[in-house]
Amino acid sequence: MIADNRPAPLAVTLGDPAGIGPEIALRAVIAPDAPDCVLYGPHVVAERARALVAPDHVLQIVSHPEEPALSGRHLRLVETGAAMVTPVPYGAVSQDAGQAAFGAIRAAIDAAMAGQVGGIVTAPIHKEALSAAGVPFPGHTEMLAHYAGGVEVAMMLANDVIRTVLVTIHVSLRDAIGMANHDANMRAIRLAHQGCQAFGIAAPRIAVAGLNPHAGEGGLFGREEIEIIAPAIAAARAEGMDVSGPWPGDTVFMQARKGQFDVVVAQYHDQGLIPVKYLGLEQGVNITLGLPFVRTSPDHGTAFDIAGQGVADPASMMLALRHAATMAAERR
Ligand SMILES: NC(=O)C1=CN([C@@H]2O[C@H](COP(=O)(O)OP(=O)(O)OC[C@H]3O[C@@H](n4cnc5c(N)ncnc54)[C@H](O)[C@@H]3O)[C@@H](O)[C@H]2O)C=CC1
Ligand SMILES: NCC(=O)COP(=O)(O)O
Repeated sequence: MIADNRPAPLAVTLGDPAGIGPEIALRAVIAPDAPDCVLYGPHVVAERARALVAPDHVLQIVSHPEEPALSGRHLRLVETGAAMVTPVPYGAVSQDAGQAAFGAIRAAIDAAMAGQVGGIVTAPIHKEALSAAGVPFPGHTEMLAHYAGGVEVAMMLANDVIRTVLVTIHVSLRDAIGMANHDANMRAIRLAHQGCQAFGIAAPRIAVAGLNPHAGEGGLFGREEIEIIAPAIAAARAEGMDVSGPWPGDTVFMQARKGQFDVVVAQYHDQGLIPVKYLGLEQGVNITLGLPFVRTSPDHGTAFDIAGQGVADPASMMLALRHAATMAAERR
């Protein structure tokens, strides 16, 4: 809550300026049913997006996210990239774009930690641009965990049909195999449990996917299921959670889709994200579990191939706003 009893607005970061982030962010915040939002990013980038997708609106630079909008046509913006005097070109990786994306996220995290915003909704960033800017995190999730005080987090992707929580995130497949250890499985299972409870599922049915084909086929195709994943499942059950598996990764999402499970814990990025994205990018939302504040994001990336054309679908960004507003209201 802020001074006059309004709920704190959501901080909406513009993402990589060379991608579709700024345009979908503006389209989402001007939608009639959008919650109260404040944009975070470089003014020149927001202005280019405004001209493209919201020509009837006006940007209002605010020094504080709690400053009210001057009218329904005003879009509040916290300037976080004054060093950018002209917007970077669309569709190209650049250090400047990575720096601008990072500056907006950093400022939004500070505002969330200070309770000035009710949560953060992030438009997509390009991970190569972030790296070119020397930012030592592969994505938002790792960055958020660090600046929120080194808390344990997990990535959840959700649509109306399935939810998945990842054991490992932005690492090579080779590294993921080693990193999907007992502790990482326990963290993902516990956060999946808490995350589903936050959605109102009192006793979530958690399925844990195996790592190997057919969940190892009794050890014929790998022993991770026997030596790592099954013991983690047993430990989680001993903590009172309704956890089963390891289930074969190629069929567990089909069972979840039929309603047998509330969430699937996936061992690596593509195992979990392909099924969600395959059902349609416009239906999915990315939620960071474990943070002291709400953070959501669309389930897609920067889409450099269509950036600046005004054709990007804002549906997932709009869902991310709605989820964030609901989750923030539940935390108040
Ligand atoms: N939350 C985030 O910040 C995310 C960032 N990324 C990053 O985005 C960059 C590009 O990733 P890609 O693998 O190319 O995936 P992408 O999601 O950017 O694009 C994949 C395909 O989907 C289309 N697409 C994506 N969003 C769309 C939308 N809203 N409307 C219409 N079409 C859309 C694109 O045009 C492209 O053909 C990478 O650096 C990746 O790491 C990817 C996912 C999430
Ligand atoms: N594939 C999901 C993704 O890349 C989003 O990651 P993050 O930036 O939300 O950590």
